[in-house]
Amino acid sequence: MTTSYDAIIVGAGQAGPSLAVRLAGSGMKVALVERKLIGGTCVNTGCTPTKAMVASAYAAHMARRAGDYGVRGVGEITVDMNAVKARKDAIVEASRNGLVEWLQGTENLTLIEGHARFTSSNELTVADNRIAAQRIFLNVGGRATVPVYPGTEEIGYLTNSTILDLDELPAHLVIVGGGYIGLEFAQMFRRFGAEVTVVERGARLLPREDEDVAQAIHDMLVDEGVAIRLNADCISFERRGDSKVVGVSCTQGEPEVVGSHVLLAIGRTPNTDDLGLDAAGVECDKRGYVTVDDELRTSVPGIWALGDCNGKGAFTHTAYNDFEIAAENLLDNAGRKVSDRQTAYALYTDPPLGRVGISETEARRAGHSILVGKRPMTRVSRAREKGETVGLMKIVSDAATGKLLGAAILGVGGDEAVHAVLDLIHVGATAETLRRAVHIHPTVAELLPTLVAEQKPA
Ligand SMILES: Cc1cc2nc3c(=O)[nH]c(=O)nc-3n(C[C@H](O)[C@H](O)[C@H](O)COP(=O)(O)OP(=O)(O)OC[C@H]3O[C@@H](n4cnc5c(N)ncnc54)[C@H](O)[C@@H]3O)c2cc1C
Ligand SMILES: NC(=O)c1ccc[n+]([C@@H]2O[C@H](COP(=O)([O-])OP(=O)(O)OC[C@H]3O[C@@H](n4cnc5c(N)ncnc54)[C@H](O)[C@@H]3O)[C@@H](O)[C@H]2O)c1
Repeated sequence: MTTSYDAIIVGAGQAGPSLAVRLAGSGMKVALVERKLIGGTCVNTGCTPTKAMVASAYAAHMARRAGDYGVRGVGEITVDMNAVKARKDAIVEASRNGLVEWLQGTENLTLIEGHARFTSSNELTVADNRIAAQRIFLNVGGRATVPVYPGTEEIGYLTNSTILDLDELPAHLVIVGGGYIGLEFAQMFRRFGAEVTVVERGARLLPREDEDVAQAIHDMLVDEGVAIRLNADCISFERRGDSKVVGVSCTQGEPEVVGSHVLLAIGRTPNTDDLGLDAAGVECDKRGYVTVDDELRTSVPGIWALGDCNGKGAFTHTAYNDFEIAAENLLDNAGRKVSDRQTAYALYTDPPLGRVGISETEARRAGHSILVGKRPMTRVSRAREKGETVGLMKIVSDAATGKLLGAAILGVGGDEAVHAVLDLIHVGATAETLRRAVHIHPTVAELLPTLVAEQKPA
């Protein structure tokens, strides 16, 4: 027997739950299918646990630096991984439970546990149940990419999910991949007390960032004792006694990196390979991302794809924005589009990197003649007062139109301060508008008007 709904949502990640509640609130009979944990990656194995652990690592770091602030009596700092894990687990559990309660308390909404698979363009199976709807929303997210290199399965690798279960400190954590996931874990585990080596195939970290920004992050990690191997393409794994060996193809340095644990952080794979998309006729690109238009409609009328699985964003805020676009266009005929979204994200190292709009390199590549304002955090009084002067801040604007194009704030509070520029870019404002704003002293954001006043052709 098939149960019919007005709408089915597959995946309770960062778009699904809000969409389910909104549609149910409009009077639709809604099914939300989740095969694992409500809240998806962000709540269970992504943002929430990692930022909780980043906070523990920050506390350890600042405790070690207590003397710099005149605080005495702090002995040797060690980190109790059991306690770090317990704190992180409690935060994750509270978030997930809050979500579950919200969903369970929503009228017209049925939560279905299990893996959903299409049998046709309007029908899915979940275990032995058949469910059907004229509107189906995919919010299936992604998972850590696991390579097929020799030895991968033998070494007992970690991913962003399984590393969260560790309740003991790795002696030497080798991280394959120097992207967002790799770098957040690298600094965090170094601060917990582990030896850490990052193996990155690229010539530098974070190729999407400007070279000065990526270099500053590189230097900051090296200063804290993280070893970074660049131009080192991981090609194999081997278990040797208690050690794990990462074989690298490189022209400089050792062809092997030996550690006690290996974390794979080489990117994400969308969860679209086991969804029966062929049976529905839904098209994907060659990397498995569901193809969608500017309003998140797939190639099949009545099926939408939201969040990481559509390849248009890779963040919680972009997944949530996808919910708004889909819901408001369907219910309010709002005409919202993905292309109206500004690029914005943060890398949660300490200090964090807050990024909005386009980088200096991207602006130049796009043919803009640009003005750039830049200063090291050593020249930001709030950073000096806090004793946290690592990093730099930079604003890029278009010399011809005066419009703000982008900003990077690698510095204390950079993830928050960058929103001042994000909101102005969102409304198409000029650097002059920002220059005339009066910001609060002493803050990091206070320097943003000064930065644009100091902009020079670059
Ligand atoms: C370590 C890490 C740290 C991160 N930190 C940040 C951060 O600080 N800030 C940020 O913005 N982003 C961060 N991200 C990215 C963020 O987690 C994702 O962009 C976000 O979770 C995407 O949400 P989503 O709804 O698209 O998918 P997901 O959150 O992945 O949810 C998809 C859900 O669908 C379910 N599902 C999949 N297939 C099926 C099926 N066939 N049937 C039923 N259910 C199914 C899955 O079980 C999952 O629960 C991080 C990611 C990682 C891995
Ligand atoms: N702060 C945040 O918002 C945050 C934090 C973590 C993750 N995320 C999301 O998760 C996504 C995935 O993150 P990620 O770090 O896994 O992927 P990524 O694509 O950002 O980085 C992967 C890195 O691995 C390297 N690499 C790939 N294969 C390799 C090999 N064989 N040997 C050595 N290096 C190799 C790549 O050159 C690249 O630098 C990000 O795009 C981001 O959207 C966001």
